[in-house]
Amino acid sequence: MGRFSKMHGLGNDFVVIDAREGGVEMTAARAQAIADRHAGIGCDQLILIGPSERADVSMRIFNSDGSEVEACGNATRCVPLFVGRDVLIETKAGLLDAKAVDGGASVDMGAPRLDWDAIPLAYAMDTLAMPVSWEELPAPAAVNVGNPHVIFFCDDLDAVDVERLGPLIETDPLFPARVNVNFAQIIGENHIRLIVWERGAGLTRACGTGACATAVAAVRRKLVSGPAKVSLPGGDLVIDWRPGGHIVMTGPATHVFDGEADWARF
Ligand SMILES: N[C@@H](CCC[C@H](N)C(=O)O)C(=O)O
Repeated sequence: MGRFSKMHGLGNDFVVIDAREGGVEMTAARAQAIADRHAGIGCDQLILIGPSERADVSMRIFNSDGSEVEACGNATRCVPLFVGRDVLIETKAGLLDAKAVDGGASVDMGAPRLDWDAIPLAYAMDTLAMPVSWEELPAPAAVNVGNPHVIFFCDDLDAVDVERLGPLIETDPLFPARVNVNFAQIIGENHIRLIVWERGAGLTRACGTGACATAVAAVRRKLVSGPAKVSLPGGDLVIDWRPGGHIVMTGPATHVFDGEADWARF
């Protein structure tokens, strides 16, 4: 039997497994089975906390479709709560410094990557005003914050058919690694409303890296000027980024319950 914790960041939910002293061997099929909301435990992402030679712990991230990915902002905020202290975390996206704050955590998410081949895109183009679009959507921006994001700044988010356009754009050949699709609207001074269709997980209540990527694109387009409040269906994050600097993400992290499972059954 193996122990796990159910946690979430703004309703983006995780099964977190402590693999610091060995434990479960994770495969795409096993991650998908555990994440299944009907036949498994259920989560948007499966998180494996392991040992690290470069940091306090390592973190591996699996989407609910079983794909292993580089970054997850909401899960990163859960790690100090899971480990019981501030931590330096080794991820595929680099080393992330996560500090507990009242009710959550503040994380240095590193510097965004903005070159077309770092997103990655299939061919060279300006990532701030991409000369492409889908149906009625405006020309998007692209930002890599460890994982790939495309961001559409819309006049009226309620008029966007997120569940139809999200998967269409996620799997467009323009994005060779697929992409997380962010639909944003500026709703006040330094205030962004955001809905995210996540690569490999679909519509979630919040996406931390999506909030980071969207705030970066908004600063680059001069739509915000300073720390931005990003309001997602599950709640709010504060994202602070200045050109040339690191992204700092601050927001809640919640521990829901602990459980035990026989990983061999998955
Ligand atoms: N929910 C996450 C992002 C998880 C990974 C993403 N779906 C991807 O495939 O890159 C977050 O809070 O950032």
